[in-house]
Amino acid sequence: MASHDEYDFRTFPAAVAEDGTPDPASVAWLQAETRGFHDPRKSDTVLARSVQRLADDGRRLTGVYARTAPASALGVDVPVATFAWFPSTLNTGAAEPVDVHLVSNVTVRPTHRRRGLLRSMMTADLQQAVDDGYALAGLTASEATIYRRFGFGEASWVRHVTVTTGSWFRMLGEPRGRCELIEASALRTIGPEIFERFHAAHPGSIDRHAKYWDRAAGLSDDKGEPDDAVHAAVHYDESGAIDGYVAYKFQGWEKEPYTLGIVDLVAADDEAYLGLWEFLGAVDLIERVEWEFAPLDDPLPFALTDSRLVRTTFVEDYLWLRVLDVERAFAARGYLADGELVIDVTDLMGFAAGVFRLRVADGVGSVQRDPGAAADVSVDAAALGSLYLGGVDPRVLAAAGRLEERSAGAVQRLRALLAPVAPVYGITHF
Ligand SMILES: CC(=O)SCCNC(=O)CCNC(=O)[C@H](O)C(C)(C)COP(=O)(O)OP(=O)(O)OC[C@H]1O[C@@H](n2cnc3c(N)ncnc32)[C@H](O)[C@@H]1OP(=O)(O)O
Repeated sequence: MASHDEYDFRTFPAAVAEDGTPDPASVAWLQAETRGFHDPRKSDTVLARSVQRLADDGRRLTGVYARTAPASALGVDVPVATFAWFPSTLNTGAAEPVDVHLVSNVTVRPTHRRRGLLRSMMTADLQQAVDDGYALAGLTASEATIYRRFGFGEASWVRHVTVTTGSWFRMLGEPRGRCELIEASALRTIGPEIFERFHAAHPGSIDRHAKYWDRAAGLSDDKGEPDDAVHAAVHYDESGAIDGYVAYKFQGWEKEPYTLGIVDLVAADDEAYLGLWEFLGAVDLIERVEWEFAPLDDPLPFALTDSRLVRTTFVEDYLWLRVLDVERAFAARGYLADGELVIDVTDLMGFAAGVFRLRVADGVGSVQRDPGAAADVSVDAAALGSLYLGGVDPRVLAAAGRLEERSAGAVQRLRALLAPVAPVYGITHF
């Protein structure tokens, strides 16, 4: 790693003054982050709104500042690297969601890349997460090649789907309840309550942060501008209570087949999910619906007379997890089966390294360090992150050479022990 004498590392909270003026350091940081992801420059209004959202999330921003800058180059007040973390919760299949340290907004300026700036920021940040008492860290990744070296493993996936609708679209049964159109702006108040029920039902779900409700409500698109094209419908259960919503956009008469793109779909339960699809399948003039956040274990094809109407165009890794404290993380997880197993974890960063005995009795997990024990399986920290939620079959990791079976039958036993209490699925990108 190159020397970092030429840089200052500063961490500070995203902040907005009482009169609504965004903190200049937060603005400069956000401009650098925007450039890092090749996005267009933001207007002053959008910058102010975006900093407000970072502050609402409680994001702590790290900027790396070059001590000198040559004439005409970006000034020393604009960071050459950005990094943020914020607190959230993760459904682990236990009765209560678990606190998780989320990493986001990671960029390094092309002229300062591959000097170890990301490594320095990540090392300091994960140590801080441990010091703050987090057992788990998570992120969503721009590239699958970056984060395994820091002990993060792919833990859940989503599917990009296209669904043929119109006269072809028929369900085998009739979902209960009904749908109605609403003004999309109402989702700002309706959305969070429905999401809370989704979050409680799905292992792998990350709680949602500030930007989501503005986006579903059409108040702010990816660039932070109002989006008048967003429309919305809700699903009512048989008692008349709202238990799901979909926000969607027509993609224009130029695109054939005529298509609705789902901006956000959140269902509190399976009836609401199928009810919303029944609505989407019957929108006149529309022949196709596209969605980039469908579950891997999707009931929709099984609910249709023609399951082939649902086509998967891409399977995308969604949540990457990093176990920081093996004992606490695995004690805070939900289990379906009792059993016992010894896991040897190697971790170049040290946080999760050791030999651990995992015991599940009456559905409750407990973990102790057991350095003298013979391990049943061995994994590295990234593979442990992949195994944690139960969304990855240990047999698949073993076949890939990422998990070593040290005692006969241990992989099957691990599979039974870590089976998730429900399909692993999340719909929060961050
Ligand atoms: C959670 C998120 O925010 S995901 C978004 C990540 N950001 C982006 O994709 C924006 C564009 N990319 C970038 O800004 C930068 O290239 C970054 C942030 C990915 C990497 O920053 P750098 O400072 O160059 O990384 P750094 O020099 O610390 O490299 C650390 C290690 O990661 C490796 N690495 C860094 N970037 C990549 C990459 N894109 N693909 C594969 N390996 C990578 C390095 O080779 C190095 O490996 P080693 O230490 O094991 O030998």
